[in-house]
Amino acid sequence: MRRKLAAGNWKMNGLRADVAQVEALAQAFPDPGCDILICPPATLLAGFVPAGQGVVSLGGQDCHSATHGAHTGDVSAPMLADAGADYVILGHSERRADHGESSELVAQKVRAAHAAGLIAVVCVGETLAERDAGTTLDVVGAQLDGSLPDCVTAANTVIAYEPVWAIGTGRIPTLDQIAEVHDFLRARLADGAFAAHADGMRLLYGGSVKPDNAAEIFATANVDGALVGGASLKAADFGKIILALCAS
Ligand SMILES: O=C(CO)COP(=O)(O)O
Repeated sequence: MRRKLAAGNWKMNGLRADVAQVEALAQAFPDPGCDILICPPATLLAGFVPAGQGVVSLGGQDCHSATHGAHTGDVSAPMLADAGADYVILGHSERRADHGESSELVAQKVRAAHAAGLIAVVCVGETLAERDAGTTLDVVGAQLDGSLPDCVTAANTVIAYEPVWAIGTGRIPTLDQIAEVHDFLRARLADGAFAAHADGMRLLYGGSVKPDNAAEIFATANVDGALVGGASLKAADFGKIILALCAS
């Protein structure tokens, strides 16, 4: 049985005062039936950990593949762990696009995350041009294969399917399209080097998940939770998504 995960990616949003959102979530869900994760900017991690009260886990949004060294502006996986993070998002499409991250680099980062004891949330997803060209499964399959090093297990890795064209746009794939990709990802895992972990690996959907569409997305086969951007910034909205997930 896969434990469901509601993950919030705050991206480059949030200040210390927003700890109130984490406190509100922890108070609203003292004994949640699913895992709750907030990934704020790295500057906020250490301050948010106590507010999570052990029920809201914290995660980073990226890490370097090295443990330390001359990499100005970067944050390492051991640093995230030291700040109290349990997870780190890797290979988000905004990193792949804005920072030119290849799947090969993402795989190195996943390895670094695992070495630091972090759970990696590895993102894959096609652009609109790729979907229109009919290459969605080729694209996400190649990203999946290339982004997972051999240390991946169901316990230390979560996969997030995030169609680039659904992120921040209010546009979501049909439920059939979500199911097609999630079924494909699980089958791809089952076929390859991670066969022993395919059944236990959590697959999240991300891209314009909101309180009013969460329930139907969570009812879709092979969807084990969500990676939520904009709607995770306010506890009131994210709480409704968590409720929908716990009820699914
Ligand atoms: O990119 C996302 C989460 O990582 C999704 O963002 P939105 O929920 O704002 O579309």
